[in-house]
Amino acid sequence: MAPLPISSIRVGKIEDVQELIKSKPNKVPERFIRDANERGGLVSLKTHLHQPIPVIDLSKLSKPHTNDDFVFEILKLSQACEDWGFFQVINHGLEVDVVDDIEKVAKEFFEMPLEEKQKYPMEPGTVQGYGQAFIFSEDQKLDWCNMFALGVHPPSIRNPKLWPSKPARFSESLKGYSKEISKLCKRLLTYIAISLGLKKETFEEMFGEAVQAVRMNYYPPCSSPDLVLGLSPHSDGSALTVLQQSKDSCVGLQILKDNTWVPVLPLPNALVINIGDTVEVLTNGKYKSVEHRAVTNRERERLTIVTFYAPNYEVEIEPMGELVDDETNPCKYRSYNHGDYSYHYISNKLQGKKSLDFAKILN
Ligand SMILES: COC(=O)C(/C=C/C1=C(C)CCCC1(C)C)=C/O[C@H]1C=C(C)C(=O)O1
Ligand SMILES: O=C(O)CCC(=O)C(=O)O
Ligand SMILES: [Fe+2]
Repeated sequence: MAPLPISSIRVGKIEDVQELIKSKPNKVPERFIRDANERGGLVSLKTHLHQPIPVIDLSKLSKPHTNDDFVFEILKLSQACEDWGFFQVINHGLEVDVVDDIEKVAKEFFEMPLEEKQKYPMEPGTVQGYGQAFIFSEDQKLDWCNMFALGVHPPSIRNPKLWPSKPARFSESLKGYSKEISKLCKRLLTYIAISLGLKKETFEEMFGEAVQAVRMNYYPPCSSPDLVLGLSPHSDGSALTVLQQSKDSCVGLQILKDNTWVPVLPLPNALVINIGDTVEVLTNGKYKSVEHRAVTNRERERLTIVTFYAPNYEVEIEPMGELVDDETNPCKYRSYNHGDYSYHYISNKLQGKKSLDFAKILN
């Protein structure tokens, strides 16, 4: 994936939100204030309470494929991917230490002085390092969030200058965590293949050496949460995304369902999984890459650790033959190279599901 021509991008001053609240705790600068149509929106706690986002118990999927628990959980997974594009997984098998440790080092990273974090700057037009990604103009609104993102796998996508020397355990912890998340993604993709009636190795064989990137999002409290967004609405360009919320995290993630923003209530020891654009294309739209965003809280900070898992940049993506039928379910997306899609994705601001227009076949 070629780098963007960054010299022409003027983004203006991007204030660091953690520093902002230290110096002026009650002030929200103009650049963070969203237009009325972008703010809050309809939030339906009622929808959530009556029909919460599905919870998949992975221990049931370790049982023999003929077991009723396995069959029922696969059906639940299939419904979740079709109707929500999101689900939470419990009993996922990740070691508690691995999960706790990444949260600890991520917290320590964001707590470091600004000068230390700025040793790893996210340059305009890039998505790795500390700062705000997807900002392309001086008048673009900013998210109430500090981010630190790194390409992790394959090692060729790493920028070693951006891997921090402090906290001392950061790199080791991130590598250990990413290995475990990679195993989880491979496992989830086998279940997703089974749920689609495909051979279980389908995605692993297709993806080759998968691309894996991590983004740590730190949302400080905001005195006017109704005026800002923690993270702009978007869908993920990945195949799968795994989101870990810090322990006793407040609600922050919202997903767009039937034109209503539905909050995702954090469950202890669960991970939130969402279908990315790549699986939407591969399944010809059967499994949905759903638009989501993050909101902030007046009193509480929030930290999330997000892994994007995607095919190798060399891989050609197109709807799988098994999910296309010329008569009843015509092909909705053209074929493209995933590296080209990644380039397209990071060259545009986050704007709902707009990135996928890249591949849509318009009638
Ligand atoms: C909101 O999305 C992202 O920040 C993001 C960025 C991912 C990346 C890095 C941090 C470094 C390596 C490149 C890569 C683009 C993967 C989302 O990732 C999605 C978007 C695409 C495309 C993808 O494959 O994952
Ligand atoms: O922090 C969250 O709740 C959402 C993060 C997210 O959607 C992302 O990083 O792509
Ligand atoms: Fe996301």
